[in-house]
Amino acid sequence: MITKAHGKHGDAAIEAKGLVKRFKSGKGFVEVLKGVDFDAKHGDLTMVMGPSGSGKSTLIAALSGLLRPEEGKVATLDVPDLWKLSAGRIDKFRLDNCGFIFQGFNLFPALTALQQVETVLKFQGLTPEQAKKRATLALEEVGLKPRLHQRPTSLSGGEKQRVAIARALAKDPQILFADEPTSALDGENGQVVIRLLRRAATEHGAAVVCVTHDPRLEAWADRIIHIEDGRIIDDTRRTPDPEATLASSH
Ligand SMILES: Nc1ncnc2c1ncn2[C@@H]1O[C@H](COP(=O)(O)OP(=O)(O)OP(=O)(O)O)[C@@H](O)[C@H]1O
Repeated sequence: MITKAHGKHGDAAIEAKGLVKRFKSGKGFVEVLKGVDFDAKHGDLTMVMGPSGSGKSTLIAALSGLLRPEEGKVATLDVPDLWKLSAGRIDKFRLDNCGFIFQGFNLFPALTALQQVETVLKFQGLTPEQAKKRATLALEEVGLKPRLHQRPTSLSGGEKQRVAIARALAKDPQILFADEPTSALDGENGQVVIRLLRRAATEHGAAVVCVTHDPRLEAWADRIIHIEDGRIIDDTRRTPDPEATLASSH
């Protein structure tokens, strides 16, 4: 295994307290996170919803070690305070434990689907043979067996997003962060993507944290957190419907 054993379903994977993030604005500052407490559990698909500019992406960045908050603390997996680690240790934590899926796919234009996934695994310390085997399996799991040797220019938007998901899932991350993963996709491809995120939580025990504008995705969630103007205003637990369809779940 390249990753540690996953936490049990229901165990906390992230517990953040009092997160404050400010950005410079003119001569002053704008406070984008205003003392946010947040937690996410293994096995849960947690949706973070809210209007544009409410602080959703900033929250993900603060939780994942990408953007240092001015105040607050992030306890995650076996790390009591992520932001107390050195920059190198934070990067290593992310590499070992976190997967990321963003709207823009972030694929390397020159690499085939297989190479996109292999590269990350080799970077993590797998031998080329191990990386190839695991990357092939991950791409097969997202239905891309016939596309292993295609480059991004010859893949559709839905296929590109599936490569990005295979790349994130191949290392079996304990925490999976997704930021608007379906917004560039049509209903059918969006459904494939949300079902894969659901499976990462249910079958792999990952804590999946998904930022979205799309209320139709709520059907797959265990928990929905609403954020407005840098504050959590609602946190609701629900029973997901893994068989939901995007077209009929309005
Ligand atoms: N690097 C930065 N410098 C200055 N302001 C920033 C920076 N990053 C974000 N902001 C501001 O912080 C606020 C929150 O941004 P954030 O991207 O977290 O919102 P969001 O809820 O994810 O929005 P969207 O749904 O539109 O992606 C916005 O007003 C944004 O302009």
